[in-house]
Amino acid sequence: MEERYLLELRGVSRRISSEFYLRGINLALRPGEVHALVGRNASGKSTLFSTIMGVFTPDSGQVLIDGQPAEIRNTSDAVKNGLILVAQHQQMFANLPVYENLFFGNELRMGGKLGLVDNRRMLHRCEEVFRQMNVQIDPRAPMGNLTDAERQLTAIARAIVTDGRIILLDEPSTHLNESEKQRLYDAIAGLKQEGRAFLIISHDLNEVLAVADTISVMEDGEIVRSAPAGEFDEKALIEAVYGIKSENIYYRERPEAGKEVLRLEDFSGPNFSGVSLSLRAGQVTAFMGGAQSGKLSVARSLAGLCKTGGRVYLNGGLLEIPSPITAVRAGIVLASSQADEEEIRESEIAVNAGKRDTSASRMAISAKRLMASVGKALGNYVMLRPQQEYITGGNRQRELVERAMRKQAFVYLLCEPTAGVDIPAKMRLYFEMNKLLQKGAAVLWLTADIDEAFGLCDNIAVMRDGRLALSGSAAGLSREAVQEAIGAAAQ
Ligand SMILES: Nc1ncnc2c1ncn2[C@@H]1O[C@H](COP(=O)(O)OP(=O)(O)OP(=O)(O)O)[C@@H](O)[C@H]1O
Repeated sequence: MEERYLLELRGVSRRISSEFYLRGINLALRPGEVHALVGRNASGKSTLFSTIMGVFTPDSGQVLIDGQPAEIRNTSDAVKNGLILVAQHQQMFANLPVYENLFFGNELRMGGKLGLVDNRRMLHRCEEVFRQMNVQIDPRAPMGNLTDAERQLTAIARAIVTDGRIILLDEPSTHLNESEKQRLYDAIAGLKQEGRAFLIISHDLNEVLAVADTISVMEDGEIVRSAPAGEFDEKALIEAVYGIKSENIYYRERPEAGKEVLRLEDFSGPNFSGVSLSLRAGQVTAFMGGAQSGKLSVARSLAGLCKTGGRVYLNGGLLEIPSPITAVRAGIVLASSQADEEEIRESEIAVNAGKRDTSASRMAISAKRLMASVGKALGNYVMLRPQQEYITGGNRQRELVERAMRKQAFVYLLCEPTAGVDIPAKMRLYFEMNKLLQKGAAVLWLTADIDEAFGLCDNIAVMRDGRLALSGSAAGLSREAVQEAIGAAAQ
């Protein structure tokens, strides 16, 4: 009997630019299967997703849905065929309740298409889908109150209410900690049982091994190897994808710790208090914690982006950080998000232009950020248009961190530097970071990756519920202790 595939690509090719082509892609997805796409940055994973979703139509080859040739010329054709893309950092409306976000653009109505929005039915359906996924999220809560993991689960629930049978997940667990990832994997496992299938792009090879039934390796627009996940272990996968021996990934020189560069005493700010921590020259500290643990707030506060209390000493001297410009001038650099980067740059420009860094100018910046995020959220619902200037997901993150690392500073606060970044690019970032340490800088490295924390970092500090829950040298801490401290944060 012929095997039944939900989705099949036969020899799909597409010219994306003068330099990049998708070439002869063959891929088949069965009901209940999870198929992972792995490969270096810019190997073509996202373009393959865009091609499946009808953003790029194939120049040659065939796409079949349920064994029948399908014409998918745009995203609404894709949705009609049961295909749904859950993008990385899916934008949602923070002020709207979860259930309204779930149905945004596809509202259930009383009567025909033009009838009144049926909130009760939407609420009911939302509860039903969450139950089915075995997740406990309050459908009436404002979206903005959700953790990253809950947002990701809601994005998947949105795919289900839109009747997605083939769900494409782009880096689904970036920024999630171990227990949050587990919730996501459990939800995927439940949905597999119902016969839904997943295509997943991930740079996290442990994740790929945990969830995938089949793994395809992409290289320069082609699938160069496709095999059942059981044929790989982590080492083999790293070698197959990157041609790198896995034991070399975290190699770095480890000089003696130098003098104390940064000292926090009873440091407090939005969502955190009583944080006392010391960073030494030549050392990198992994800064970990679940969603809402306060770790990002600590870093942003040190960069002058929030109001703070307590004491900060830089190279032995007491430091007030009322604004981003004071942090920059003192030698504290932050790499977190493009919005933060812009706010810091605007603070510098305002001061350089002779304006005082007043709260009014900061409010103007906040209003601009708000408009930008509304624009982005709206943009996402008409999304998936090919962009003029295209930078791949992983490269954008890496460039942000690299820009920060090129600045002269005593302290570097680097948030999730390697999220969505492939292993060779990670190794380059580790190499650049090591150069900063050799120059005597201290680095706070925010990460959700426990292998990276233990492999790369000298010290590990964990935030929980706005407090420092654990801190010590990586050599003196156990994985279990760190995981337990983080896990408690995710409760
Ligand atoms: N709209 C576009 N216009 C021009 N070039 C594009 C476009 N979209 C993608 N590309 C190019 O196609 C190549 C593959 O990019 P793609 O985003 O698919 O890689 P990826 O494997 O998903 O990377 P990453 O892991 O960094 O997210 C890159 O060289 C990229 O610059």
